Amino acid sequence: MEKTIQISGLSKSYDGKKVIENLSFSVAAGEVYGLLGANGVGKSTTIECILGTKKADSGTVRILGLDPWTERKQLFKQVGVQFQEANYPDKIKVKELCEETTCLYRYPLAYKELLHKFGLADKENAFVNELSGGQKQRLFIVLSLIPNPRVVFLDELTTGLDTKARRGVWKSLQELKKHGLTIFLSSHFMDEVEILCDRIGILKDGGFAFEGTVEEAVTLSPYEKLEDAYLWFTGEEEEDNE
Ligand SMILES: Nc1ncnc2c1ncn2[C@@H]1O[C@H](COP(=O)(O)OP(=O)(O)OP(=O)(O)O)[C@@H](O)[C@H]1O
Repeated sequence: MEKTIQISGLSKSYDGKKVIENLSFSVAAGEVYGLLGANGVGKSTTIECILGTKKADSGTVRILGLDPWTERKQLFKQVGVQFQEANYPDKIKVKELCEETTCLYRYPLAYKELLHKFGLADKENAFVNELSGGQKQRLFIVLSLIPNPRVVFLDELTTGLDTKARRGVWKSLQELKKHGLTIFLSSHFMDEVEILCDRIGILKDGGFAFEGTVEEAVTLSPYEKLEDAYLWFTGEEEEDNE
């Protein structure tokens, strides 16, 4: 199967302290891959090193066969990224930000349709900085999808969203997946992971404590639920039992 994302030997330290070490994995076309792990384990760092917004100490990254450092312009026409806090002008409306983003791409998706899909149809004329946290989060997902990307990176996909909004986001992403979108996400929510992810990687101490399908994670653990299996792989359930 065609590999959309290929990572080999990725390492990153901050001030001499290793965060990720010699990480290798790949994501196939049309797959949803979930990067999991405790706070501060290095999920965002890994995503940023993959995207080239942070420089890895070593390793190679290919997205759609392209190097995010040297072939950035060509690559980012086909890649969507959900930013946690995007940089946008102070007094800009939702529709203006969507229009500005649309102008940057050759084959953009209709932003009005995306706003509707993500429950923001009535916010077109609202100022971005007046949106609630959850509405902003959904707007950032919309912005990441406007390029009509082949692959999208979603860091902490539904953090801050209410129950209905989370379900809406899952449904929309499942539809996009059916149309072949490759999705790389990080999440702290195991219900979300079970619903969306074909494969997961659980980070611990700079490497993978587990990589494979959700079913494999559960089977390899002494537990029946993904959340318990996850805590077992990260070693966090032992602390709770002490
Ligand atoms: N620019 C930086 N300089 C120094 N240390 C950093 C920097 N960015 C992140 N770190 C440290 O690297 C580690 C990994 O951070 P990272 O944000 O990648 O974790 P994460 O898994 O995404 O966490 P969370 O689940 O809380 O979002 C943390 O210990 C963090 O303090």
